[in-house]
Amino acid sequence: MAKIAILGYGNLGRGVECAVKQAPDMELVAVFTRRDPLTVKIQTAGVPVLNVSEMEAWKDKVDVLIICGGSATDLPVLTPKYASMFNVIDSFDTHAKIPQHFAAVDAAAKGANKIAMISVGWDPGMFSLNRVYAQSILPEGKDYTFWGKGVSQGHSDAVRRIKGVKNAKQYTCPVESALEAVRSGSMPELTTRQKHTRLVYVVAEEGADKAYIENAIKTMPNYFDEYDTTVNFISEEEFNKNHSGLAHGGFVIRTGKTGMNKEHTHVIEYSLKLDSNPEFTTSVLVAYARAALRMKANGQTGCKTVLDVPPAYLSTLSDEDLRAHCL
Ligand SMILES: NC(=O)C1=CN([C@@H]2O[C@H](COP(=O)(O)OP(=O)(O)OC[C@H]3O[C@@H](n4cnc5c(N)ncnc54)[C@H](OP(=O)(O)O)[C@@H]3O)[C@@H](O)[C@H]2O)C=CC1
Ligand SMILES: N[C@@H](C[C@H]1CC(C(=O)O)=NO1)C(=O)O
Repeated sequence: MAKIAILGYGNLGRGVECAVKQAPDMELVAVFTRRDPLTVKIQTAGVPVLNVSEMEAWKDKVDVLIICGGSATDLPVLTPKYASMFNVIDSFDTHAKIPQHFAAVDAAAKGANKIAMISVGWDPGMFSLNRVYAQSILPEGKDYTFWGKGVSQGHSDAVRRIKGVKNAKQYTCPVESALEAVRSGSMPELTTRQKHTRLVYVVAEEGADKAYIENAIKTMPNYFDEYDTTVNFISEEEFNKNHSGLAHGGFVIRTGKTGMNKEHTHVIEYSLKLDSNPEFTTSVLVAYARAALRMKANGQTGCKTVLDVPPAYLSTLSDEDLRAHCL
């Protein structure tokens, strides 16, 4: 059984508990938190909850550490740090900063003869794979990524980090006219702003500067500054009543042409409809944790992404069964 540990107990941390429980070849051995462990209640009996100060003592007792912090401020620090002690995997999703995150994690993992995997989930992750498949198969074409309407955990986490924010949820909303244009096959040119709007619900701390919070959201680079964003301040009661869900989804669609005169048009579409963004994301993380261990057993170290992973490594099935049942 592969020994899995969680670092960071939020939505993703809770999701990893569920996903490991569903994995016949894995067991959860520890949950690490930066908080006081006595304040962190997990769902799995018999698994220790420990402060990060105790992690060094566990580095030879864990096969893969799944790092569940936020991308805005946690993962840039946590993943390189712990890649020097453990085989690690994270869901880092600040797309513009993935190259620099990869470089930092790669240096740490290689220095410690460990394997690391970053940006694992659905976007980046499954959507990344499908963009590469579609672009490679239909080189003459155009692809589009749409999300929602649903809760972006990355954007919600980024808002929660703003001074004066007690809680927040961000809904990503696709622009219907853009969707219609894409589905018509007309391959429209669309700016970031023309494809999605963003809707944020914030519970502010008592006495917080709401104008400061709204401006900090709307001008936030890599998250909101390229979008038309609406910010609503609501009570904690209304937030808990109307905004406790974490559903999301989206699709990658590519239209491309083939034939000597480009006479034929093809459409590739990969679609996700998610009741729980974190539970789906952590199901991806756990499958890729399995692959990371196989790649490490084959002598691979350093940082990888989903683009580097043979699909068969994700599965619990043997190569023979995969050939017999999945080809
Ligand atoms: N690639 C992809 O497709 C996806 C990526 N993601 C990424 O996952 C990241 C994490 O998302 P999510 O799990 O929703 O973030 P959360 O805000 O739920 O958790 C982030 C961290 O905050 C700390 N935390 C959680 N709850 C509390 C609390 N009540 N009080 C104080 N600290 C708390 C935890 O660390 P600690 O226990 O150490 O305090 C936790 O690891 C996102 O930022 C996003 O970038 C998410 C979905 C998809
Ligand atoms: N990384 C995203 C997963 C998808 C959702 C999304 C968005 O709504 O902007 N972008 O990518 C998340 O944190 O939920």
